[in-house]
Parts: sequence; structure tokens; C-alpha cells
Amino acid sequence: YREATAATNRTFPDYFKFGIATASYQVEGAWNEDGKGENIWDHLCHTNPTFVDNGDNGDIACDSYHKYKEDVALLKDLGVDYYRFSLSWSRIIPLGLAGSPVNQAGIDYYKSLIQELGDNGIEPMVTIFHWDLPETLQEFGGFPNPELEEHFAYYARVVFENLGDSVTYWTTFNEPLQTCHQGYSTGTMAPGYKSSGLAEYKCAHTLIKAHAKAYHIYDEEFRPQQQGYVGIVADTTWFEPASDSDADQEAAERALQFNYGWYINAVVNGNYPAVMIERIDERSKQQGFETSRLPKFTEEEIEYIKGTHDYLAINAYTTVYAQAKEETDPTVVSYESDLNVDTFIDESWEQSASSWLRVVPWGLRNLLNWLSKTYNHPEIFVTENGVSDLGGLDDDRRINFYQEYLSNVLEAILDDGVNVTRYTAWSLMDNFEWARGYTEKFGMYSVNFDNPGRPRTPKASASYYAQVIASRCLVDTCE
Ligand SMILES: O=S(=O)(O)CCCN1CCN(CCO[C@@H]2O[C@H](CO)[C@@H](O)[C@H](O)[C@H]2O)CC1
Repeated sequence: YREATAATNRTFPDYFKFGIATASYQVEGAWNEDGKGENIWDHLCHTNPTFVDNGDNGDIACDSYHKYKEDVALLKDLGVDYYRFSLSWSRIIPLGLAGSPVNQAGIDYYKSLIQELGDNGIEPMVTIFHWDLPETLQEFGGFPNPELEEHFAYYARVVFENLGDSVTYWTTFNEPLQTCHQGYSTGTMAPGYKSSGLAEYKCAHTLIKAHAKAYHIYDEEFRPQQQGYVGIVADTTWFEPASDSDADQEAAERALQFNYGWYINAVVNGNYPAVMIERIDERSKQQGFETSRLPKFTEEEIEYIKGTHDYLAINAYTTVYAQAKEETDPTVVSYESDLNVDTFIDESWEQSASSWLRVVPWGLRNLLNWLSKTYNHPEIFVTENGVSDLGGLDDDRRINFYQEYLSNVLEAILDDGVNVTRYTAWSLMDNFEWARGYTEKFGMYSVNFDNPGRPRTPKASASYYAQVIASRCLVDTCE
């Protein structure tokens, strides 16, 4: 499908659940209160204030650490079934290190938030890691250091033990692609390293093993009593073949495998996608490396990693066209040259406030179909989807975005038989948009960052989303 379609007037199935998401560093603030340790975003913002637009940082952010009851009241007004939020590793384990002290005040904060959600009939969907790595662990090398597997396993066990009685849906990592590729290759996210085609592959290797270990810890030690589910949230742009030539179709498929398959082929089938292994092994050999730049899983690791997911999750925002290109200079060591695909957009696609995000609703339907076909028709959660602007309460472009993207989700379900059972909007409120600071707004509630009270104000999109959830339909007159 390549055409925007008018929003369908059909209704969402009764089992379908609507949610909304935030993340710890983006909303909590209280960066050094009640025993919380420093994380890599605290450290980056404080030591290199030019990294983030306007020198913004998450010291206060939306102050959700103090205002979480207000946040739950907003969730109640929206009528969401669940709230997807993340835990701050260094609030719970200040040093991050396996065996290091646990900060009870950090545990108590999340217990209070989960209790408040429960009291309001809202299910918590908890992300264990959403990019805010304890700074001490970065001083040990971060995820490129294989020891991070043990440190993460210790953290996961602490949160399963302390919070698991009230949590059914867990996610180990949010967007490992951004963690490793933006963090250690493009340098556009903390810790801001530029080790393309090198450290980023080590980062992913440790992260995938850490995910699998946490999954097995839950499966063996906690699931019997807690009866919950564990997954990993991966993201990708939808890559639409620029033409129906074989070369362009292969280019699009290769891009999806290097972006989403990098992690999800591992948790589903136990290993990296074949196309990554083949291309990186070959190029590493041409470049004179004794071993491939892409680390290898052993046979027992493949068995251990295979199947470590109880649902398939996707954070999806936008689309690009993918086109085959001539092989680049084989001596270039980089992810981009390993991938070797040209991408471009259609300038007619509606813009957002984010340079990487064009509004292309039909791309989400194609992506959901690709996921279903590629991973054998699993249950799929859309765990993030949303659009940025520069502010304002009459956000009719955001309403239009949700109406058209949700319509494509519903068409994937009703017309294509894709088993999507959850949809999560990004985000509840305007928050710290990483290197873009507070300039790009994704919230359904506006936050006034010039007011120490960080007041929240509903935008028109909040009313629209509440109406969609109540009516289970996207337009005024439903069938
Ligand atoms: O600006 S640049 O072009 O130099 C680099 C930007 C790279 N983007 C950042 C967001 N990411 C996926 C979405 O990232 C997700 O979506 C939200 C909106 O971004 C974030 O706030 C969430 O934390 C994150 O989970 C796609 C890649």
C-alpha cells in the first residue's frame, strides 16, 4: 500500500488495548535526589552542555518524580488501559554494578507509581532500560564491555524481586538500535561515541546476551509466581523499496534486517540475520581483520537466546525509500558501508518538527505486514508511535497523525490479518527529547518548562485520543 487512505469508520476489536508512554530520563527530573546515582545523560548534559539544544538537560524535566500522582490523573482522564514507562537504573542501583547497594528510596518511588496506577485501574507496562545507563557502568566501558551482561542481570533480578508482584508486562530494553547505533556509532545519543562498525557491534552483542539472561531469570525464577511476560522493544523506520526491481527490494529488506532484524532475529531465531553475518564477515576479511567485526554467538548462546520474547514489539514513526547502490569502497569500516543502501524521502510527505520524522501513515501498515510475515505471525504490540511539533494546544496535525496511523493499524488487523493487540502513543506529555532538548514536543499534554510547577495542559489531541479510546473508533460516525 502506498497511498494515504481516509480514516476507516470501523471499530477496534474488543481485545485491543490503548496505552501511552514516557521514559524515566525524559520526564522524572530529581536527577540527584533521594540517593539516585548519576547516569550517562546527567553526565553528558553537565559536562558537555552544547550536546543538547539550548543546553537543556533532564535535571528537572517534567518533575514526574514529585508529580507522578498528577500524571496518573491525566492517564485516568485519557482512559488508557496501560501506561508504558521506564525505570531509572541509577535511581534503583546508584552505581549500577552487580552486588552494589540498592537504593530503597528508588524502589519506593516506583512502588508508589505502580500503586497509584493500580488504584486507578491502569496497567503498568515497565521498561527496565530506556537509555539512562549509570555513569559508573560507562566508566567500565558501557555495553561494549561484556561484563555489562552481569550488571544488567543483577538489576533485572532486583526489579523483578521488588516490583514484579504488580507488573505483568516487562520490557528489557527500549530501542537497542538507538542505544548502540546512536550511542556508539553516530554519536547523536549518550555516551556520544563514533565507533561505527566497531564498538556498536560489541554493544549489541552484550545487550542481546543481557536481554536473554534477564528473560531466563524471569522465566525460571519469577514467572511461576508472577505470571508475567517479558519482551524487548525494537524500532525501525519502514524501508519502502524505491522500485519493484529485485535490487531495490533486496536493499529495503537488507535495511530492515540491519535495523530491526539485528536484534529481533536474535531473540526470535537465536542469531544475527544472515545478511549481516555474510556482509560484515566478507568486508572484515577484505579489510584485513583476523576475525569479523561482527562478534559471533556460540552454538549454546544461540540456543539460549532463541525464543526469548513473549510478544513482538515495534516503535514505529516514519518511512523512507530504500534503493540499491554500487558497493562502496571496501576499505571503509562503518555500519553504513556494511549496510550499503541509499535512502531518500518523498518531499511531498508532511513534515514534523523532527528532521528524521515525515508523516507517512501507510508505511506503518506495510511495516506491520512485514513483521507478521517475517516473524511468523506473532502477537504484536505497537509500543511507540507519535509526532512532534513546536508546541501549541490546538494540535490538529497531531490529531490527523493519530487518526491516519491508527487507521492503518486497524486495516492491518481487519484486512491483512496482522495480530496487533496493543497501541501505545508517544507521548503522554512534552518531555526531554534527547539531543533536541525541549524544542521538539511529542506530548498530548503541554508542559510549561518555564514554570517551576511544570504545569500540564491538555492539547486537542488528548481529547481526541480519549474519544478514540472510549468509542474504539477514529471518526465521528462509526459502523
Ligand atoms: O536528530 S538526528 O536526525 O540527528 C538523530 C535522531 C535519530 N532519531 C531519534 C529517534 N529515534 C527513534 C525514536 O526514538 C523513540 O522515539 C521518541 C521520539 O524520538 C523518543 O523520545 C523516545 O525516547 C524513543 O524511544 C529515531 C532516530
